[in-house]
Amino acid sequence: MSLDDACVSELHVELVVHDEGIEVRDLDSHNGIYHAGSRILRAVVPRGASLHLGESTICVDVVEASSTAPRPPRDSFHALHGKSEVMRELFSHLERLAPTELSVFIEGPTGSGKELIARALHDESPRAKGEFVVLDCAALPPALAESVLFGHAKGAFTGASEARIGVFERAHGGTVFLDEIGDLPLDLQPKLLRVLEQREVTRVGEQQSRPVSVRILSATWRNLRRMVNQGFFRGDLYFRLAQTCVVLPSLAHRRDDIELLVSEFLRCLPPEAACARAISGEALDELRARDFPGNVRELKNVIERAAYMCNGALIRPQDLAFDRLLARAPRNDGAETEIPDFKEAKRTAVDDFERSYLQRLIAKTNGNIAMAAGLAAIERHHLRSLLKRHGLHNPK
Ligand SMILES: Nc1ncnc2c1ncn2[C@@H]1O[C@H](COP(=O)(O)OP(=O)(O)OP(=O)(O)O)[C@@H](O)[C@H]1O
Repeated sequence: MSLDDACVSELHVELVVHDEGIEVRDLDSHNGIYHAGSRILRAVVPRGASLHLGESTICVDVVEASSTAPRPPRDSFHALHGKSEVMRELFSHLERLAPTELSVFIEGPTGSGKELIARALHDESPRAKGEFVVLDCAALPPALAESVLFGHAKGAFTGASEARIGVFERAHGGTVFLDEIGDLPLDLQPKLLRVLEQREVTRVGEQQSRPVSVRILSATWRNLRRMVNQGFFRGDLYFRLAQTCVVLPSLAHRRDDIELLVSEFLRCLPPEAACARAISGEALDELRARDFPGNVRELKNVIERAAYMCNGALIRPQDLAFDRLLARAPRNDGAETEIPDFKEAKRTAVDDFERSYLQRLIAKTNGNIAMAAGLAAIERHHLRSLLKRHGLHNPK
């Protein structure tokens, strides 16, 4: 606290709170401290006491620590928004978790915000100045997986013309987010466990290990506990990764978030873009009735598409049906039909085709990606990214 009083020294008094009252210490001030008519150098005064310093009088008291008062619920945590009870609880949980070093395992269906949580935990942690490195374990090329994780020495294998660091060394001082951890090959699991326990990595082709300081966050849409029971995932690694768990429900289980999410998505559209900035109550009702298998990602796509494609500044229910426009029977009642922009209409038709093809493919193969990729004659990683784009990569 500073006083605008020429008779008060630069560092005049020190106050320390005790159970019995407030201890007042004179810091060798020029004009001294007076209480109840007497000069004091060091004394304990009761709460609410008046002190005279120079020409000023101050009242010293203790404000109860605000941490004891319940905090108002928050509707956001970094880029995450939500006002449903479950999300508000999650946000205050994340607030407590962020500054710790605990490994956090994030469970939730596709598009529900797992990566956003990981990024927010990193940004709110003391490691925020370090790197946030994302590793998609489902996209690891089998032959190079170990080198991607731990790095390799020059000449460690054919094609290793240069030494390379892996994700752990890259994230030294920061955070590694292991996405789709359920897809980590079994043979790599003990090696990962060793890194997490010993906090050091050994590059492929080297003997000596290097210390690394990283916080580990991981996520999957799979049921990892079931995978542990079935022997597809090591129990010891699971417990090391899941020092604490965060569970994200699907959007269908937190419909109270939809309105807030929609207004956030509209608010974040580029300011110079000519598009809708608001949504009608009826359109919102229609959204609240939908299932959204692709969760928040799907809602975001729907809103962005409707905002750009609708005529006017307000999204109405008919604008949400745009993706079904081409599939409708042609109207013959003479009413004027709107002709969408050719490129956009073509993209929508391709989207519709892809989605229905993938749905049939996944139903036919019972969600088996390898079999589905074989049947469709496309690469597995391509199929995975198509499924992800359509919010279908969690078919069970
Ligand atoms: N609570 C939220 N608030 C705002 N945007 C969100 C929220 N949850 C998700 N999103 C948005 O939805 C999209 C998908 O989020 P994210 O990538 O974090 O999901 P995910 O669960 O990691 O998906 P996947 O399992 O498919 O990798 C992103 O565009 C993200 O910004």
